[in-house]
Amino acid sequence: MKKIEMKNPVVELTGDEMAAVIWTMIREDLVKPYVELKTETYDLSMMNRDKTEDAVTTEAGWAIRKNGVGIKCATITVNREKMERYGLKAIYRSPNATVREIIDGTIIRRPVVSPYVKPLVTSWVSPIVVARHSFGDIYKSFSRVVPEGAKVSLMVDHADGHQEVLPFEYFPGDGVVMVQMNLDDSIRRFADDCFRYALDEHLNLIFSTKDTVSKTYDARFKEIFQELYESTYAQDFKDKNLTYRYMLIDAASSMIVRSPGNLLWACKNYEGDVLGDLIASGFGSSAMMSSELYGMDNSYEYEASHGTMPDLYQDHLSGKPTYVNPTSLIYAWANALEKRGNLDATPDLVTYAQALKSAVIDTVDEGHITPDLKRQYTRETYEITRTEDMIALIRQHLETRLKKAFSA
Ligand SMILES: NC(=O)C1=CN([C@@H]2O[C@H](COP(=O)(O)OP(=O)(O)OC[C@H]3O[C@@H](n4cnc5c(N)ncnc54)[C@H](OP(=O)(O)O)[C@@H]3O)[C@@H](O)[C@H]2O)C=CC1
Ligand SMILES: O=C(O)CCC(=O)C(=O)O
Ligand SMILES: [Mn+2]
Repeated sequence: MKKIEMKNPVVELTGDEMAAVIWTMIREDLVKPYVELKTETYDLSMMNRDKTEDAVTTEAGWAIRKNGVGIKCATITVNREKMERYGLKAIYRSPNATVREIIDGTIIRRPVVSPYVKPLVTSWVSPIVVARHSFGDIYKSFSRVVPEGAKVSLMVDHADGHQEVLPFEYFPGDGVVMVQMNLDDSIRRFADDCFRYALDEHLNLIFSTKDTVSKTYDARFKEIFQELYESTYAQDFKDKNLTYRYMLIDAASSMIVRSPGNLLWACKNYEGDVLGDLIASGFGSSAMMSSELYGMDNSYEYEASHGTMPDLYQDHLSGKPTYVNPTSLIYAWANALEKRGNLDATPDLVTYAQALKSAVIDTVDEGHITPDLKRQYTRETYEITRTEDMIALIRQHLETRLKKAFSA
């Protein structure tokens, strides 16, 4: 088969540990044999972030925003322990926070379903998709340790020159303080993305925070969602027989576990991170979820919803067999190439990307699975399959699908 041409590159952000190993396998074994792959690559491995004092992360974020389509491998987020162990120059910011702040927008985390993978939560018969705001909150925060006896205030320096000092708290003992932020425009774009996605995908929408406790911060999100709903989307929801509801996040969590699904659950940045993983596992595995970021200036970033899998990486380094479910990482590649194909009007690339996603499901459906799916897998016979064998089997299914698609 002649390789599929790409008109424009995708921006590729490489990463760390086991995710980086699988990333390379996908690129070399599942993409390059079939696609004349064009990428603009940024090395976001922890050591290169350190070497460039994190400049590479900012460059990569802007490259995605300019080019339009990016794919990101999972990366280690540095903490104090990592900094000390690897002798890094700083405790760098989360690279995801940096890239997402540049792109802004909404992360859609959607379970990848197979008819043979039964959700752990038995009531879930239709999808539950998590929409996560990709800007701000604790990802754009400032915190510091406060010693006993200190008083903390927040000073606002207004544009007209006047200053406001807002007394916050006296510390009767040693402690810690954090300030976080968000922007109305970003919240409004997030709300707008959520309403449009729910309408396009025919899902009921729930937005959840805790405005009863966070009476200004979370309440701001609630108000912006409500204003936009009433001014722009209420009639569309009615016409499509869909609902929008604000719910306190604890009540929403409890309701969603008992619901049949068919929901878009919109959450702030941190809650969306946590609850996205919960929903992924409830449907099958943290690896059975796609993650798409709809950003500013029509830019899109695709990634896995899970991290770098350090435990599995240790197995890999010590020569033990590994059992990585590659679904989320493959979906990142496939969704990015599909988007590139749609933007560039290259339908063959779209066909290839869709075949790649189907090939993953074909492999699971025929009984080749990784241990994360074992408990929920419903076929009587199945084979626990190593990482390399999963990739090889997916490749066989991909070839079958491509032959069919391109000989027709
Ligand atoms: N987008 C990104 O760049 C992200 C980066 N991170 C970073 O990744 C690093 C590791 O984070 P950690 O909390 O361990 O989270 P991980 O998602 O990397 O791994 C947690 C556990 O989930 C299971 N798991 C995750 N993915 C798979 C898969 N594809 N196949 C099979 N099992 C899987 C494994 O469980 P088991 O051990 O039981 O097999 C694994 O140990 C940290 O540095 C963190 O900051 C984390 C999240 C996102
Ligand atoms: O940015 C990070 O450190 C983690 C990101 C993450 O967990 C996610 O995107 O799901
Ligand atoms: Mn996460």
